[in-house]
Amino acid sequence: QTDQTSLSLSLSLSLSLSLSLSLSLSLSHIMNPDLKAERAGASFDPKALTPHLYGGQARLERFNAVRRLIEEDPVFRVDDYYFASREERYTRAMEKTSRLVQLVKQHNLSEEESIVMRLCIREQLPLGLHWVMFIPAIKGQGTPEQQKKWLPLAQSLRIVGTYAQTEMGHGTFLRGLETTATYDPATKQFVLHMSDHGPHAFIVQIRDLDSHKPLPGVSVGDIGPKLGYDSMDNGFLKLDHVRIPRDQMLMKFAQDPKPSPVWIHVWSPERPDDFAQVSESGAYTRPPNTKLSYGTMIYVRSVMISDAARHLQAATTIAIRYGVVRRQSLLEETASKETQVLDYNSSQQQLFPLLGWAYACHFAGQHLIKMYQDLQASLNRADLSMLEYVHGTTTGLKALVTTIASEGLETCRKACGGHGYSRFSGLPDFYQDYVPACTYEGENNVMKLQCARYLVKCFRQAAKGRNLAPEMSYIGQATKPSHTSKPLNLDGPDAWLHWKIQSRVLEAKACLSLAAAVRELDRQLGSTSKGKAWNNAAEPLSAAALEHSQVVMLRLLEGGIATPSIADTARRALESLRSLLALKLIQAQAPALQLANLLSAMDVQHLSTAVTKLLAVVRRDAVALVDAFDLSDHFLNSALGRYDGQVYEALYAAAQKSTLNATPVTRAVQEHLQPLMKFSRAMLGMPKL
Ligand SMILES: CCCCCCCCCCCCCCCCCC(=O)SCCNC(=O)CCNC(=O)[C@H](O)C(C)(C)COP(=O)(O)OP(=O)(O)OC[C@H]1O[C@@H](n2cnc3c(N)ncnc32)[C@H](O)[C@@H]1OP(=O)(O)O
Ligand SMILES: Cc1cc2nc3c(=O)[nH]c(=O)nc-3n(C[C@H](O)[C@H](O)[C@H](O)COP(=O)(O)OP(=O)(O)OC[C@H]3O[C@@H](n4cnc5c(N)ncnc54)[C@H](O)[C@@H]3O)c2cc1C
Repeated sequence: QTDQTSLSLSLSLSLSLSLSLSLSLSLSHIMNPDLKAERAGASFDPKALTPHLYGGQARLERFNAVRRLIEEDPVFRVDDYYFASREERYTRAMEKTSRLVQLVKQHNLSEEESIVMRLCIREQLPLGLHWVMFIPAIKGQGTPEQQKKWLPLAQSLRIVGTYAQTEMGHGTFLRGLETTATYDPATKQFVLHMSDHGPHAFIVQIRDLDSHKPLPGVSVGDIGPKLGYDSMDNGFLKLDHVRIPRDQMLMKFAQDPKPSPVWIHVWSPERPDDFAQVSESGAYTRPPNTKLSYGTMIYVRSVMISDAARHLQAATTIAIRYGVVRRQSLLEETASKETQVLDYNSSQQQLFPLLGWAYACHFAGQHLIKMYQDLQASLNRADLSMLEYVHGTTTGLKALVTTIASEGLETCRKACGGHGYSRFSGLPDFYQDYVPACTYEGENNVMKLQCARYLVKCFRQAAKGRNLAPEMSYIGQATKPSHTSKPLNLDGPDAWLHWKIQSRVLEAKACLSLAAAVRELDRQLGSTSKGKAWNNAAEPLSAAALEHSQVVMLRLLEGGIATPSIADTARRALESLRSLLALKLIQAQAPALQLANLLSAMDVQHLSTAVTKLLAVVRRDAVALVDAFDLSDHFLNSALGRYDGQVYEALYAAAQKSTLNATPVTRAVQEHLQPLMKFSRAMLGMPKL
């Protein structure tokens, strides 16, 4: 009660705003003066950078057209978002999904445009997994015959699918899965209930096509409330001797050197005589690599880098815009105005590297989607040579960026002070819906160790003098003795601004970590089993994986910035951001780098000066750099991150919609507090106020 009173007293309320129904109401005609000044003072025009981020002007215009379809349609309104119960959120999300599909058909949108549409909706859609995993699994794992049968059904939503791999007892350890598929040659069916040939993918019908009721032998339902993901009905599934036809085992990658007429044919243009895994008589043949059935997970890990970008872009947009609108305390007692919170060094140290990561994830996300497409193309040629590299890279990047993004969302929330804790800031919801990304699609500790396995292999190959993939060749340094290294001895802070210096030091540090991890692993291997040695060396191995992944991400950021189509002014702003991110990473490792004689004390001093200078440079363009993401108020659904900066009015207007404000005295007070107070007064007398 007290808090509500003080809130209403401290606000100067504009009447038009108090009628607002949505946090995304456009009020650009009354732009906050601080935000206006920031935009006027930037060194580049964000409108010149935005098309580059969206793949060119034409694609940006298509994106905007598709976005308008969503934002102008009442089904996608967001005014009820923060007040809905879980069931309402789920129901609304299903309504949005259905409308989305109608709009795609009505406007004859391409697959790319329908993905764009999904990205514009501020909600996790219950059919998300159908598009992100079920359809990609059929494409990636199904034979041409299977694709021909299932893809049209799935793409037209005559069937909807999920990806039910994790069990109650096993998520990480796929070889430990207990669900089994036993082939019955008499009926030519699999009985899903037992096989010891490792994980394989099957299409299993679980509900009746008309009634949507579970089929016999199937128990299925919602797992109940979670930390977030309220709009999703993540489910449990139990299969009791469920029978499916033999050709519902996805068999694209299966081969048999000795074909026989009863084997299911597997297509491959170069190797047309390759044949599949389970014959009609029940004989089993291994695929050329047992991990090929994990391909859908590689795909999702790749698109998750773009998803991290989207979340970091949203969070930094909110925190940076709010950081210039919010004024708090006096930096100097004589100042005429309170300080913008973004001028505090501690705010900049936290937020600007995250802005750098938002751009890094953006460029890396584009690269990884292309990398996955290249992998698919090579697998279709029966060429497995890319598999190990892509698995090693995606596992490391998945672990690194989902950690940065989820911790970053929380950092942005804290950077917004008390109002950041309000759900109207948008940040708590972005956080709770994003944070499971650290767990799903491979728990991050496990993913770091998978990446480390690949790095150790690369290290051992380099030590034997073998050539590595060009992207990995820098690891050769790790095998050289470190006592010969000399410090950089840079001649001033500005020398730190060169990408070549930054990448050299980041790579050197990653090599130091990898060499240390291999030393520890080898020491352990000398006295214990392989499994225990890897377990005991987990910490240095994980550190090596993260530092390698940082190198990869920074390279991809640099590659994205170096594209000729970016205007010079914007490129310079992005280069400063990249330098700041790289130097902050190096600064965090400075003691180890000095110890290894890679940096002198003077290098470290210059580094600190360079960081301070860069904070000021990035500060000038911070708003322009987030404006360039061009995230709409509708998508952000944030009182603090609005384009017009009218944050207090939006917060107040949103608070009015709280159901606790529907009556001047709440039901809880009437039913419980008032009788209690009445009783106290009856016992002790009416207070004199
Ligand atoms: C463009 C579109 C844009 C759309 C945008 C929309 C935005 C999208 C946002 C994304 C939302 C996504 C929602 C997803 C929801 C969650 C879904 C799930 O969690 S689903 C559930 C997800 N569940 C998980 O992710 C489970 C995680 N667990 C696993 O992946 C595995 O069990 C394991 C990897 C940990 C071990 O596996 P195990 O069988 O025990 O293997 P061993 O240890 O014995 O290693 C043997 C060797 O194999 C190697 N190798 C391994 N994998 C691969 C691979 N893929 N390949 C190649 N190699 C691989 C390994 O390195 C080793 O090599 P070596 O050293 O011997 O040479
Ligand atoms: C929101 C959400 C949605 C999901 N959606 C799906 C879905 O659609 N389909 C699906 O199949 N699954 C789904 N999952 C499940 C998800 O993929 C698993 O939770 C994930 O793979 C982790 O497995 P686990 O839960 O068994 O964790 P565990 O493996 O039990 O992990 C517990 C702890 O043990 C550690 N650990 C385990 N193994 C190792 C190891 N080898 N080395 C070191 N540490 C280890 C982990 O680091 C972790 O700290 C979803 C999960 C969430 C949270």
